[in-house]
Amino acid sequence: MTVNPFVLVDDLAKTYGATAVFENLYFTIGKGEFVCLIGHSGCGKTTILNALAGLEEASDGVILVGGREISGPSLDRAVIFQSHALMPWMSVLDNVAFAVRSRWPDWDKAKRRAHALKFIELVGLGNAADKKPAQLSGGMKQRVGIARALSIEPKMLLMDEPFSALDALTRGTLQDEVLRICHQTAQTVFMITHDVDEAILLADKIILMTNGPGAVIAEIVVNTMPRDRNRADLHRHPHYYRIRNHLIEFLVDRSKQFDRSTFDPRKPKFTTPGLDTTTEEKQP
Ligand SMILES: Nc1ncnc2c1ncn2[C@@H]1O[C@H](COP(=O)(O)OP(=O)(O)OP(=O)(O)O)[C@@H](O)[C@H]1O
Repeated sequence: MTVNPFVLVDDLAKTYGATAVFENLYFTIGKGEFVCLIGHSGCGKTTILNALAGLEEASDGVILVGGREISGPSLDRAVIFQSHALMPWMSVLDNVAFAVRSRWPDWDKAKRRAHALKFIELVGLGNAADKKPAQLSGGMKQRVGIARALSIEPKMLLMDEPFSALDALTRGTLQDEVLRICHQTAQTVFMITHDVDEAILLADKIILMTNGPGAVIAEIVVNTMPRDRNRADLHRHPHYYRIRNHLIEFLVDRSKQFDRSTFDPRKPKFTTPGLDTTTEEKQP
């Protein structure tokens, strides 16, 4: 567990009637840490993200962010969804400036727009600031969503499969940008993904959920790849295939056949498959 974690999830559970979607979740996120959550469909990933965002109440447990219990949505926690939810009648600049106004209502228009433009440029959309969402590609819209989320300078960024609707090329470019921006700004991030390569590229820690109902955290994989990663030569690092194989084996086998007899949810099992040289021979 992280010492003095920024986010502390303690015994979180969600039930519908008699059925627990997930239960006994304990995990932490340190300040500036990038955490990915992986698990099969229906194990409750979006529900967990919504609980962290304050958009949904858990049935049990508490979530502390910065030492305070979450009691609803907050501008301190920005969410980026799969779909962009931009206001179609507003330009890129106005969409972002609108969010800036909600954060700093006292700022005058010029200050709001200058601040918004800084983040639009950060995601490489400086030339499209005056365009309307209908004039943008899917990747560009998602960039606006990222600029909007970052522009309010949240203490934490929550992302629910933000790149899953994009083509592979655009997804790769945006992953690189998110990696660069999050490192530059030491952003604390919680992200759901189905893509193991995306998780290895971006995450410091990867939380693995077993299948629902009654999903639990099976283990937390520590990403031992150096932090200055880049997509092009990720696979050349000796830890890469060890981590990748470990994650895929989990999704294929271990997520279904999880042994709860020795399982202590209060002490999540941390693993470092990147350092495990016995998996070497499994490299393709
Ligand atoms: N209102 C509801 N009543 C009953 N069950 C619900 C309700 N809302 C969600 N669920 C169930 O909760 C479970 C978790 O849903 P959630 O969307 O969090 O899963 P997920 O892991 O994010 O799935 P996916 O990867 O498909 O997005 C699902 O099995 C879903 O059927």
